[in-house]
Amino acid sequence: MVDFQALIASARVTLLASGNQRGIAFDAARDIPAQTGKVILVTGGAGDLGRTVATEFARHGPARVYIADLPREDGGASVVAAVRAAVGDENAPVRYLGVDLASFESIKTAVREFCAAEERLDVAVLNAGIMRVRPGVTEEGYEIAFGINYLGHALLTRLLMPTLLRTAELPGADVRVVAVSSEGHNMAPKGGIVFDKLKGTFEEIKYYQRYGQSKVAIIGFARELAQRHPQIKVVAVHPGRIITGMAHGLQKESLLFKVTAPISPLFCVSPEIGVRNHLWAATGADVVSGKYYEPVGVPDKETTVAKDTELSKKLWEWTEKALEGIVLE
Ligand SMILES: NC(=O)c1ccc[n+]([C@@H]2O[C@H](COP(=O)([O-])OP(=O)(O)OC[C@H]3O[C@@H](n4cnc5c(N)ncnc54)[C@H](O)[C@@H]3O)[C@@H](O)[C@H]2O)c1
Repeated sequence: MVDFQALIASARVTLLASGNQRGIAFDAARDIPAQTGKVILVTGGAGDLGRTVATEFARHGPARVYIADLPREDGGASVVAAVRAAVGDENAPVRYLGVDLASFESIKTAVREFCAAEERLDVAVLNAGIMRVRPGVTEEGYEIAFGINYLGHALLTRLLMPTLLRTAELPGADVRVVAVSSEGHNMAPKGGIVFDKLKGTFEEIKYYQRYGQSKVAIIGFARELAQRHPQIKVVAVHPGRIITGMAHGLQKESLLFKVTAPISPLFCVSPEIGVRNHLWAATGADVVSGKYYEPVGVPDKETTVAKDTELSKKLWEWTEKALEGIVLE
């Protein structure tokens, strides 16, 4: 029997993944200012977009770029080597930081490791994400997409906040937090965030709705964080539509995706173009804190649910309670 709902969902995800964002003027080589002395951290930095962001930053002379992604057997050496090769400098200042955003303990361990090595953090790109995954929960029992895409990032940011704020006091500082959302936030369930279902698998809704919920949350988080910390810039972005690890996962399972895969490169952009939003938000002069940008440079394109300040306030309060008492001892 044909599952029409799943078919329509696949079609929608395929379309989302096959649009384009041509015309974005930001050119990484030309427009990223020198990052001399800066420390940059990119979550999901081993993935297609995160690795490209790390590479572009590493080309602009920072003190260090941290690739924060799932712990690996080789300690991330192969990812670091790949970024250095792409930069064309075998000594490019790139490090791997193993972190599982689905585990509070892992996040604490990673932040301890980071803080033991670094005095400052200039840019945090909250880019890690999952989309088409089977229903599941994080170590603490939160719905897996919400837990990784949003809550893990909220805890990571909270634990890094003293370092970000200290950095903001340094002469010439320009501290940024870039929260990677998605136009897919409009696939969230009614109301945007279903607070009484954030624990547990929430399998009564589809994977794309759970993904949408997590991306509504990250937009609201950016707005609330920006209001509380005017000394740093916090923005949410949609990167555009790019065939990446996420899309490959779909290709394996979806008939529709298999059929459209051969032509989707005609409509998608490369990771190099896809990360322009990330890089512009992280370094551009005309970025307004608290906004969601889709596409680059055009704020306020979010849907009604993402603009909902009551919802983001409620999310902030919920998050404060969920993360209460979690400190770096
Ligand atoms: N590709 C697109 O078209 C598109 C569109 C809109 C938004 N995005 C967003 O862009 C971001 C980057 O995605 P991508 O397209 O590069 O996909 P990707 O799958 O290539 O990269 C995602 C990365 O996140 C990491 N990750 C997953 N679970 C993790 C965990 N528990 N802890 C730490 N890291 C974890 C993965 O290991 C991977 O390296 C995501 O937030 C995604 O939602 C992508």
